[in-house]
Amino acid sequence: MEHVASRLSLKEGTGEGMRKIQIKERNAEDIGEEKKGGDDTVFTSENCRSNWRFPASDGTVTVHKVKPKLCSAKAMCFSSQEPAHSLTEPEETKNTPTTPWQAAESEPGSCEHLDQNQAAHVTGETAEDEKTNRKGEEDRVEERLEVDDKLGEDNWGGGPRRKILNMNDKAKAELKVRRARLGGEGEVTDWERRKRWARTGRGRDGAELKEESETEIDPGLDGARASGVERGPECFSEGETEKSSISHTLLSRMLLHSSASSSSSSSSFTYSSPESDEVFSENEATTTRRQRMRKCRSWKTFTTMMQWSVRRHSSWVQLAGHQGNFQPSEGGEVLKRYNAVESSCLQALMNDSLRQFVPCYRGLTTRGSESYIRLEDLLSGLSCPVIMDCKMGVRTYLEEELVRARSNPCLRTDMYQKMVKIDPAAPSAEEHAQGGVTKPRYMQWRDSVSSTSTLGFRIEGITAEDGRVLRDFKKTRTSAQVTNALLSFTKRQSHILEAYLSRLQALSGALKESEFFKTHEVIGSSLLFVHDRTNKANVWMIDFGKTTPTPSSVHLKHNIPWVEGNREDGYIIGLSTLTLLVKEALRQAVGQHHDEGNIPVHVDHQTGTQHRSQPCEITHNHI
Ligand SMILES: Nc1ncnc2c1ncn2[C@@H]1O[C@H](COP(=O)(O)OP(=O)(O)OP(=O)(O)O)[C@@H](O)[C@H]1O
Ligand SMILES: O=P(O)(O)O[C@@H]1[C@H](O)[C@H](O)[C@@H](OP(=O)(O)O)[C@H](OP(=O)(O)O)[C@H]1O
Repeated sequence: MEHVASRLSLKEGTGEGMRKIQIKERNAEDIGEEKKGGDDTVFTSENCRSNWRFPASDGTVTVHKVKPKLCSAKAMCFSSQEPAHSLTEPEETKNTPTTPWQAAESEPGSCEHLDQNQAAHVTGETAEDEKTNRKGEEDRVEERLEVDDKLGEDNWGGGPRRKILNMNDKAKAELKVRRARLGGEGEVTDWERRKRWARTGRGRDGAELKEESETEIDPGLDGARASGVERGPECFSEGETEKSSISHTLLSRMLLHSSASSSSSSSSFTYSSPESDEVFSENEATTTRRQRMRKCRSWKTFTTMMQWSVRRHSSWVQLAGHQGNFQPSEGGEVLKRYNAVESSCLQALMNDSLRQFVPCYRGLTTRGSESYIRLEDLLSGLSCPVIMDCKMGVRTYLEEELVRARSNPCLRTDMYQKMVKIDPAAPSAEEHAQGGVTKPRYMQWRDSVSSTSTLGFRIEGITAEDGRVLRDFKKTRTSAQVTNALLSFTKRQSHILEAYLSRLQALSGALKESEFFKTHEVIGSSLLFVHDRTNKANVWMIDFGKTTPTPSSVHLKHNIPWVEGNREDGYIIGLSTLTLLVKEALRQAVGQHHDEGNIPVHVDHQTGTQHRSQPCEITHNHI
């Protein structure tokens, strides 16, 4: 196989040159512009997580910062469901933390196990120091929480915990001391409040939160219900205590807000300091005001933790794709970052025979300055859904990407690093020296080490019922490996496999009828397999960001090998093989194991027919 990189004649960016280069950095949006020919650059240091390198004729290299793909189980777990036990049992009694936050809490010496003096001892403070530094500490932690809030908005769940995970012991101890101080003796700690909140409202639905909180007896929540939720946030009587008036106001606002919006988004629970200020009258004495401010800060901590809690307990999971592409929403829908190509595909699909296989498209919306596509949430209404994302087709890049890379070769250091991580021997000597590879080079290599090139699809990720996210399928290449993954994904439940099989067969029928399919090159699209503990199972077509209409002169077959120029995507090759492997998994699940443990699959790609024959691996060296 000839790699595109070698055909691209990369003249610049040698190891020597790279040391002398001037680095420019752009953000992901700029890259979109770049694709359209834009050229706004910002000069910074090379400190981005992932980037593209653009060698130029003057020896400089432009580095483009890109939005990372979700790539670790850890990152996913922050936005995914957690096992039910972690929501209902008191975590501090266990020695097995399940989240970074819990890990921080349950570490030996953690503040949950310390009184104030002990906590102060951990930080090495005297009582005098403590008094002097109190304000500074509060401000520092406050600052950190604000940063966390911002990160949370950007990353939807990943940011804050990643921050907490990275906190060193001193910082943890600081936070503990602050919490001990702000919480005050005898008060329920923020952590306990957060757990109670989790117990009382783990759903995304605001109504459910409210209803459950009414049955749960908690001094704070009950008070809020009695004084805030039922009467409205502004209805506190003069005689109410300072504590109840402050905490209940804020809490009841939160409950009302969540109830009104039924949203789990971070914005639903963002309470700024000015808002906290509203609960004070102008003529309060300064000391009382300061004390109350402190309590408000503790409430801010509480609300921040609840944001994490709500995010963590959302049933929505983004299994694959680009980080930051999705926003939570209410009403059984998800918001996907606007992409004109995808949006027009979805519109067309709503009037096509494939409609029943595509999440309902509900138009566009904006959040801040960003536009989003409103999509039916395919996990809505499912109980502990288990999902698998299979990227379809024999290639995952567009022909245009190859052409563009030839005329404007851009080196991607992030892709080089991903490549080396999977196989240190994969890059050529030149690529090692450059520390970068072109995107097509990476994509073609990626397709070839996974099952994309050979089977016409690959598994991108699988989530299990217990919330674990498995994304290590980059080298899952053979039909036997895929079958094993299917068996593990379905836990060998034959009725689930049967349901998937019949859905795939129905999809095959619908594709034959589809006008959309006849006239589009479907690249990088996935089939999302979803089942749950109540035996619901379904398969959906998602991700049309790289699905493009073909010129009227091109009539795609979708079941023949790709050669550059014919624009074939191999979608039917993938669907045929996948269907056959689900059948094989079903056969194994009901006990008829194949002697050799390998799957005898043969797909005739010219005719699209499949039959079983002597064990063989399908190979299509299209590239
Ligand atoms: N309508 C939906 N309902 C529920 N979950 C969805 C929906 N659409 C996408 N997802 C989740 O988000 C993940 C990524 O979706 P998608 O492939 O559309 O994102 P992407 O960022 O465009 O991906 P890529 O980077 O591969 O182009 C899926 O694997 C799935 O877990
Ligand atoms: O799965 P991996 O190994 O992480 O590789 C990514 C995957 O191939 C995506 O399909 C691709 O996005 P597109 O399909 O949108 O091109 C992304 O390119 P990107 O980093 O340029 O977004 C790659 O990094």
